Amino acid sequence: MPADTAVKICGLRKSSDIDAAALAGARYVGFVFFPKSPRHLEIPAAAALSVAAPIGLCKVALTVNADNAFLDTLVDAVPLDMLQLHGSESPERVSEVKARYGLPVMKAVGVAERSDLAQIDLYSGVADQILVDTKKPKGSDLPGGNGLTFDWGLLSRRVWRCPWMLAGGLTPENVGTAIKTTGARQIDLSSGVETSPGVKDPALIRAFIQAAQAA
Ligand SMILES: O=C(O)c1ccccc1NCC(=O)[C@H](O)[C@H](O)COP(=O)(O)O
Repeated sequence: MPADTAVKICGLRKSSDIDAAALAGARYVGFVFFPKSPRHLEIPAAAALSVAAPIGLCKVALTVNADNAFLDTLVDAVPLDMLQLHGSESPERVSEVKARYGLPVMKAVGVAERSDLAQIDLYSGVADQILVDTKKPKGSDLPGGNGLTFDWGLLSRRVWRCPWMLAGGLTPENVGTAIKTTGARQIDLSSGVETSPGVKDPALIRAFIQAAQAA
């Protein structure tokens, strides 16, 4: 991985895990606000984590089809650097959120097959960046964080019109191939550094970032 490639560790719930991520070289940390998720945080807990996070780390709040009332409360209470919209928010809604909160917005796009790539173009130029993730599988309660990969070959030789991150089932074992296949310079993951759903492992975080740097 080139030195300027960024890693986002998502779904952090403990201050010690945030410190481990920062020490290992993560550029972003993600807080999940989705009650069905094992990584869900209440706003006061996220505020405490965010205030204690090392300076320079980009703190990302992940929401799913959140309304303005929730986002108003969230942005007032938690020091944040970016919003991640991980539901079916329209391009108009992405623009509205950007304008209302004055924070960069990352829009997640789920990919399972080639036809899904049109969604990337739809949000390019509207969102500040795109998170290209595995599409929510049928039967899952979670729009993300399922630990499943998609066909990375769909992204090879793609011409990008805005910054983007690759996500979906990345692990210390497969991240090198993922980077080589897609050319990703930003990487996001959650399950691949967990010992059980929602429980991050500092050793796995270090192993992941080392593996990515060796790619
Ligand atoms: O992680 C969750 O529990 C989650 C819940 C609801 C919406 C999105 C969620 N995660 C989004 C992320 O940014 C994950 O890091 C991304 O989907 C990759 O997850 P994984 O495949 O587990 O590495």
